[in-house]
Amino acid sequence: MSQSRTFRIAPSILSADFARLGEEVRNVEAAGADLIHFDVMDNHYVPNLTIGPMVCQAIRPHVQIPIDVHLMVKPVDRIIPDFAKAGANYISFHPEATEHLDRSLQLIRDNGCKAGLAFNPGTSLHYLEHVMDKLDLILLMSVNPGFGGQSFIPHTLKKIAEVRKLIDASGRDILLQVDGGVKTDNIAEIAQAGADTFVAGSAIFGKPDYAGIIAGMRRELASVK
Ligand SMILES: O=C(CO)[C@@H](O)[C@H](O)COP(=O)(O)O
Ligand SMILES: [Fe+2]
Repeated sequence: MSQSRTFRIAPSILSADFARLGEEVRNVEAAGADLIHFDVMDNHYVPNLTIGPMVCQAIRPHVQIPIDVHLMVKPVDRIIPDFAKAGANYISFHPEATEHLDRSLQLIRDNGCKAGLAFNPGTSLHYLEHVMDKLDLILLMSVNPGFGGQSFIPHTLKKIAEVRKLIDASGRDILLQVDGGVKTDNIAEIAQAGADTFVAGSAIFGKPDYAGIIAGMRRELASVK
């Protein structure tokens, strides 16, 4: 495993206090977050309903760091330009949610954003086969999508290692993001398997000391070879 990997921490605002969202994202940036993870759910692709481009646009002026939009919606194409206009930097979607994988990835890039593909715990990695050259991020879900606060599914570690090999073989600069059940006490193991970008919602938001938690995660990551 490369020792020069840059680790990124992406707090998921799904667990933030929505009544104080501007303050929450400012606080988490000040606490050392690298990305704001923005979970979009449509009550169709997943059984929950959250936030859309208007909320992305509303928080954009509150932070300097990139906004990483995780689309859990079906279909995806119509909403991609709206998020790009709203200030998203990364946009990821699930392959099952589009009829035309390559077209949707290209649409994200044509709208000036970095493109990501998101895999549920039970989704095959075969979708990667012909699109690696259009990817900036691969998101591996370590819980089934729809809710924060679930437990990390251990089988994901094997999948992370497989994707790490594919990314290294591609020679491309693709982030390997893990999303779901990431905590201070398992982040090192997840990094050891090959992840470099860590989404954490309930481990950070709602806790009294965001900076302390992010610093604790970075201490754990510092031990990873
Ligand atoms: O996309 C999702 C859930 O579908 C995630 O981004 C969760 O919001 C992560 O929450 P925790 O598991 O860290 O509480
Ligand atoms: Fe997410």
